[in-house]
Amino acid sequence: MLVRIPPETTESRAVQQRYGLRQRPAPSEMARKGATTMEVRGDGVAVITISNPPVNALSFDVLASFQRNYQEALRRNDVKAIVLTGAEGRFCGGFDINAFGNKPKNEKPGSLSIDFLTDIVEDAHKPSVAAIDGIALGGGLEVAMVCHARISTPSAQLGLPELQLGIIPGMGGTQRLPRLVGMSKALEMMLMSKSIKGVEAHKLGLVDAIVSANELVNTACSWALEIAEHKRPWFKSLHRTDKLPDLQEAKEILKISRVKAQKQAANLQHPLVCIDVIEAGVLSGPRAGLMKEVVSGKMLEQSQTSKSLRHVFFAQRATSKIPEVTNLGLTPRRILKAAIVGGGLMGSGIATALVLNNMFVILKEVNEKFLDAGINRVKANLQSFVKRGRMTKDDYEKKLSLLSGVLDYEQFRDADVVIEAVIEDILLKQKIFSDLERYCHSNCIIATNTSTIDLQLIGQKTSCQDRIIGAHFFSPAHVMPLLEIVRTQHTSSQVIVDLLDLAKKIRKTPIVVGNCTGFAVNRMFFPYGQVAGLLVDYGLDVYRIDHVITQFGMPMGPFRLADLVGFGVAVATRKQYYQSFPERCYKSMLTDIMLKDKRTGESSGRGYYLYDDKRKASPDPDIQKYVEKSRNMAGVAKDPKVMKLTDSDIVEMVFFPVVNEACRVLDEGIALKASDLDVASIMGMGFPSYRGGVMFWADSLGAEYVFKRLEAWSKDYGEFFRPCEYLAARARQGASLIATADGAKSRL
Ligand SMILES: C[C@H](O)CC(=O)SCCNC(=O)CCNC(=O)[C@H](O)C(C)(C)COP(=O)(O)OP(=O)(O)OC[C@H]1O[C@@H](n2cnc3c(N)ncnc32)[C@H](O)[C@@H]1OP(=O)(O)O
Repeated sequence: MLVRIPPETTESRAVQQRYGLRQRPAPSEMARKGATTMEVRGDGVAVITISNPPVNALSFDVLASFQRNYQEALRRNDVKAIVLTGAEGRFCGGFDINAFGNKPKNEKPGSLSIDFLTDIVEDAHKPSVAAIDGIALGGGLEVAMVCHARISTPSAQLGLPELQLGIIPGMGGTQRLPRLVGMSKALEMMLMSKSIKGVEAHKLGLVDAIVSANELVNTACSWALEIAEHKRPWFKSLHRTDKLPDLQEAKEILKISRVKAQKQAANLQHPLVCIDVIEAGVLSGPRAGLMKEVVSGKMLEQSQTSKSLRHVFFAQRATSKIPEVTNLGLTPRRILKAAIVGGGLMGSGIATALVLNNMFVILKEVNEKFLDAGINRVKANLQSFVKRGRMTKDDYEKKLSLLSGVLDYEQFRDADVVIEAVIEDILLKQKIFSDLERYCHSNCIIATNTSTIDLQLIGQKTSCQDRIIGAHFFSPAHVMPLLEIVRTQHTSSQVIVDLLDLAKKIRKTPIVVGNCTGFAVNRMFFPYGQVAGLLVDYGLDVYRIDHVITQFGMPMGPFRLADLVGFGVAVATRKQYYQSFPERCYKSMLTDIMLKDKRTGESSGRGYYLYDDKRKASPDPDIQKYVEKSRNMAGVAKDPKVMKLTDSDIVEMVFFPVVNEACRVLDEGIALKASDLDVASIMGMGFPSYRGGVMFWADSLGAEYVFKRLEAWSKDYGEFFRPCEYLAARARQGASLIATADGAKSRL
């Protein structure tokens, strides 16, 4: 596969600035801010405070200033001990993620981790204590572990989440954490990027004492002085061995971890590298481990996986920044009570998501039978958390008590938001919206969970269009992390801000999009299913396609997904797409043929796969007869070129049409920025996050390459593949897909 990584151009940056999309300065500027301050107290403790809002990240400036302060504290005769803390109740969120790739080129490997932190701070003749409140993540915890003791607040969050960014813990994290909490726990925390609270950290020995935020710095100062006076042990984490297992056991733990890591993410190298680095420290000593950590860390930082995951980190945070909306200074209104119309799969899932996050919910259905079914679905959803040990029985009862079922709109009068989640029937939705306008108060937000229908049509018979908005959840709504917020040109900024806040409260990542058939996520999804049908008609095997797409990193292939969603839903939504975009559809008859034979997908036990009573899927040799019929109906023959496609060709043929549609969505102004579509593809479609999302991934291959391939396929297999003008323009200019073209329309 051709891999070219076009850097973000000055031009693309300028264009984004003009559209108000770039709210963060360039990475190199970001990495140069913040500082530490030092105050020497009367008792002889130098308190060094990291100050770099909002999370006190370790930028180059912070690190340089930290080193200066530290050297000064060691030099000064009036300083007996040192306390390290963070400003504004946050210890440190780790190394500045903007600074990766901008590190000074001629920096000696290990100068920070070994020469300074290990040889100067940890080996110093004056003790240091970390005073931890809020967060000690990544580099934050690593610096704290270099100190000779750690005092924390009970709720502080401690962890080494670097693997989430495609790198491994640096600054000695891979060596010190196993020595402080034991190898199994350290591996769990690192490989799962799992943080722990202060209380647990205390039990594990990662922190030495728990105190309230008010007492934190004073306690840390006393502790540091007591170490200096030898009233408390002067531990150097790197040299502790009491928590390490013997060599044989250590090898066994590492072996099991390798198997698990490979099973969880076969395409990822960095978890295995992390295990290798930990192993090096156990087999050859911590110093060798530190050196391997430096070398491996440098290599991983350059990897495409890390670049992709770092992009996703910022892209996720950028989705809730909407120019001319979130910068207007509007305060989100309190949403305490929500009402849901329709207790089907979506309605009950949404109700579950809301009560899980402590909101009062009224669920409305048309009769007792449907209402009972809806409430039972919510109960089953909540019970699944209890079964998995993620909720106590008490909590279950508490959450359930927030839900009440109704058959009319009486109790809607004091609802702050209503979410309509009935079947996709325009007339029914119009009637419901008229009723809602009558019953709800004049500030109530009126949202619809439609996945395809134009919002203007739904609200046509009301005079409250400024309060109408789409809240498109993905099934199962209490599990899927994405919320597509659809706005029309009438939706008020206040209502958008309210919904963004609601998304945050129920722990969903929002993307704000414009109004059209399928909005952003389903628009990208349509070509995914269609191209699979096309490839099968032209001779590719159903199960090979699914296998290749799963290997690429999708949770399942397009056919297994169609089975899961159910053919009925697929056919209904497809119709909307055919109507709106007839010029670029490939109409495979495969699903319709199978539907006629009562194969409807997983729910009926028979779809593209056969399902046993445990819902385990196995291929069905009979599928061939449906494929042949579909091929005949399409009037196409097996194509030798298609049958010879390599795995990487198949991946490109399946995903380039998705990229093409994403470009249209961006060009039409349905999505605000390419990175929103990256987040949407990851959270709504399951596109592998370590590839950065569809647009980032396509950019890594180059717009010109994507364009040329689509153009060649469109000659052989028709309009479905024709590259759109946005993509063509990017290819001509040699620009990246993330740069919004001049004159882009906006529906936002
Ligand atoms: C050498 C080392 O081994 C390498 C490292 O340390 S790599 C870094 C390891 N640290 C991490 O992975 C932590 C990443 N951050 C987080 O998980 C979360 O931001 C947090 C738990 C610290 C705070 O969460 P929350 O309060 O919800 O705020 P959140 O919106 O995520 O972040 C606030 C802002 O800080 C920024 N930020 C957070 N952590 C950052 C970091 N480590 N570097 C740079 N910026 C960071 C975010 O981008 C965001 O910026 P924005 O306001 O411009 O969008």
